[in-house]
Amino acid sequence: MTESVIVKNVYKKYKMHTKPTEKLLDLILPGGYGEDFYALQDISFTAKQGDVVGLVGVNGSGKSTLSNIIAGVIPPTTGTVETVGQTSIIAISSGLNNQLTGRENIELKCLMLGFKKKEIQAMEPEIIEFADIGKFIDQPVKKYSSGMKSRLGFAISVTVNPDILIVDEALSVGDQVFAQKSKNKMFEFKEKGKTIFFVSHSMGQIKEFCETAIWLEYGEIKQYGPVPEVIPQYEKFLKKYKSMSNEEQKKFREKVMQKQRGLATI
Ligand SMILES: Nc1ncnc2c1ncn2[C@@H]1O[C@H](COP(=O)(O)OP(=O)(O)OP(=O)(O)O)[C@@H](O)[C@H]1O
Repeated sequence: MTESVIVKNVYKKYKMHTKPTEKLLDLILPGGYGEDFYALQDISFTAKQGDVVGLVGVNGSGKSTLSNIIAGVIPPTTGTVETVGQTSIIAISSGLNNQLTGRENIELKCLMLGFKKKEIQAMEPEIIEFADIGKFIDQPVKKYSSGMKSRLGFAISVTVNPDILIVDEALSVGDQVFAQKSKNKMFEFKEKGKTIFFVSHSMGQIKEFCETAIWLEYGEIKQYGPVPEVIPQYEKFLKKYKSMSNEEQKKFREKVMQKQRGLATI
């Protein structure tokens, strides 16, 4: 099958500010203050057309950062992301403008994806019906609950019929009815052979949807392979991680983060 997404040696560097003054000074002289910190380190993998890839990892391991980089919402610090023969990548719950209304966001997002005004007018009712947020569609997104944002993001994403879909925790917010509707849509996409990246903390959902999984551990790929190989290992780790005291979890995180600060060679 054709390669769909090729990620090569991707690093994402952020500044970690430990003092409020550092943050302020860094705004004046960007990059000059604070400690370098790697949210992603040397990420390389290939996904083929039709792959449904689960992204797993504990909080702060880099799942959203990687999703946003694949989606082109944020650039990598170094490294490349190539998408082969595809037209659009959508990441749910990213890219909504808080100042604009839901309806304006639909128009803006579709325009940015290259749709013509007439095409957008034709898609708009379907998006609004799927989102099902009533009169809120004409309210600024800043007034939305996280569930409403997710509904609108999901509705836009699936209606524009992308070749690559990135679903970041969309099923964890919102009610049962919407979650079921979203699930059905994702299965429909899967059946059509689209490439899907699915971020979730629910191993049940990962096992239900995905064939392959990427386990991120504080910015690095710990394991990438078939779900029946990766997820049991990750669950074993999670059990151990959850049984740690807060102090032990902190030490574990610090150990990995020391590596993130120190070992990157870019
Ligand atoms: N804009 C930013 N500036 C600085 N640090 C950031 C930024 N965005 C993310 N980070 C840091 O990068 C790391 C990875 O964050 P990310 O949101 O990708 O993790 P995640 O695996 O999606 O976490 P969660 O499961 O909690 O959603 C975290 O330590 C986070 O604090």
